[in-house]
Amino acid sequence: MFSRQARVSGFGANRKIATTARGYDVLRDPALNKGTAFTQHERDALELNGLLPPVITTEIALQLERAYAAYQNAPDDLSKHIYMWRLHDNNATLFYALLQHHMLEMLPVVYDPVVGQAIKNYSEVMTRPRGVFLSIDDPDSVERKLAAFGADADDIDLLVASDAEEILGIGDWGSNGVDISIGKLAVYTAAAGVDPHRVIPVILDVGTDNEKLLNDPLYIGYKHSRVRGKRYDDFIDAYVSAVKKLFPKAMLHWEDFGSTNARRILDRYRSVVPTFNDDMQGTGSIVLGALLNAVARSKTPWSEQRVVVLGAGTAGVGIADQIRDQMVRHGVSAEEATRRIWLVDLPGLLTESMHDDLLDFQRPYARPDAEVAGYTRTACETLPAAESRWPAMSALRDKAAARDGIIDLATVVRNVHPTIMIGTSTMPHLFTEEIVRDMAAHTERPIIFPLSNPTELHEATPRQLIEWTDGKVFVATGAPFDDVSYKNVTYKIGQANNAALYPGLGFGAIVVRAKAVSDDMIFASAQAVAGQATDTTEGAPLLPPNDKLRETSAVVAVQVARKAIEQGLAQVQPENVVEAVREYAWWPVYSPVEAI
Ligand SMILES: O=C([O-])CC(=O)C(=O)O
Ligand SMILES: [Mg+2]
Repeated sequence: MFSRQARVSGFGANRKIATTARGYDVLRDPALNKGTAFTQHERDALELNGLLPPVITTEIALQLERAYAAYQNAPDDLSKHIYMWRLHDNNATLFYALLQHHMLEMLPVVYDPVVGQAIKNYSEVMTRPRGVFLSIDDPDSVERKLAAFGADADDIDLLVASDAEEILGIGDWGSNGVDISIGKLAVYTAAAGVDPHRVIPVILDVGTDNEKLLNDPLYIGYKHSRVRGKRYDDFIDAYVSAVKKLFPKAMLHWEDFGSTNARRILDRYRSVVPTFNDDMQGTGSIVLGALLNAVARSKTPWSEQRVVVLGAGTAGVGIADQIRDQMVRHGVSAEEATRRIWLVDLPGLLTESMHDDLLDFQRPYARPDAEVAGYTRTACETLPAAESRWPAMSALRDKAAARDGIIDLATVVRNVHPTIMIGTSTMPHLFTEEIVRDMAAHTERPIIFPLSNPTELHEATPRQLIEWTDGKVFVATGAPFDDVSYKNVTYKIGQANNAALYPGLGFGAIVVRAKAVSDDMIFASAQAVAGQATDTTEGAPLLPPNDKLRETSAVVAVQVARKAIEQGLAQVQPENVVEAVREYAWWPVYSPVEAI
């Protein structure tokens, strides 16, 4: 976002900035600042002489070299993360140029997994506030606070909002979660070319149930337990209404909401505004993209796949829904497709006897009790309250613990013989050697995706899965993992992180000003991303590598935009969609700055 003293015109190579700011006001605006790259003419006009060292480096390459050296000097990942965001505070163009040049190395530092550490240590990390902080204790101010951002109706393409109840797999982090909205937006820019000056990160602070934060004098958020029910819904409503009024062209992205709210919010607004939930739909779609390739390579048709999903929350059920829809596309009835998916969470296999305690979106997958009557039940302990990431699921587990135990993952795998196993449990090591070997004994090419984030939460590592299945597994992960060498094959691990999908999905929708983000647009994004990883040699990744994110996202954006046009959802209908996507994309290059 530019200060109110600047005006931007044109796109790409024709982009120009005009400003009434002079001297330090220019250098202090990260959207305007070019450091030593200001030309002599600009220095004269903007009154910068004397405020910059005399050397003029119109080539960004030298600045990149300097910045990269400083990055490398930072002693650890969190320091590198902080360095990057300080750079962003100083010169946003250089920040994005550096990120783009070192995407594979820096994406995990700017975004997942290190963003998780930053959120946990927010009081150390916070440099200057970015984005808009909305709080439920002051609901009447929502519109005023969004307006304070200083943008006009046409200035904003996209808002990413989080209420931070389920940040990655690390739970409730209250207002510290603003960094996830910021990080997701940085990926939109680096991966797809969304203009970073046309977006707003938002934190919807509805309180937190994180005791540590509530007791921390340095916590920056609203010190109150999470507000739920009507007050919560009214607050979300106030947010959506204010965005519609102030920024009528903007798309709304929802990130890291709790399972009880995520789906309700999406269902409520999907036909009213262009919007999607990244953890349900973005994750569901990138996983489907990887599965399209894995299933094709496994040679077992979709109609014969049996799927176990560990973790029945927003992401897990979002993935299950997309797998069900894919089976239906392959001629399986919706009912039968649903029967081919088993959900396992803290109370073990979800069964119909749990009906009243399940969330509405979990219920269709609950297994009939007659079907599981012969399954062994395993004694389990009541969870310590501190581990209760999800009270409803924990309560069900406690009930089972008090009775005859749970039907655990090992038992499900032993009885069901899954061909696909997905982990969104947020608990590490749950795909044990015993379970994986048992699965591999009954299917030629097991497909196993441990997806829990950040890295340390993965249900198993790719190396373990490859060793335990003697190289037969098709694997994709949530966080980045190094290649694995095993018996003369190098396995490249596709990262089924929504970062490979949502930037293109959102950008495609923005370019054609889609009125809504339809299921077909989302499926088009999964197909597009799968189509970018067509190498079928042994060990080839199921998804395109992250150093190709910009190309992949462009293809995704084009396919999503085309689908929106085809479905009559596009409010702008460019004749040449490829050209339109290319033209609207922002690149980190300096634009001329004119003094007015
Ligand atoms: O941000 C990521 O890396 C993936 C994601 O949405 C999550 O784990 O919630
Ligand atoms: Mg997320």
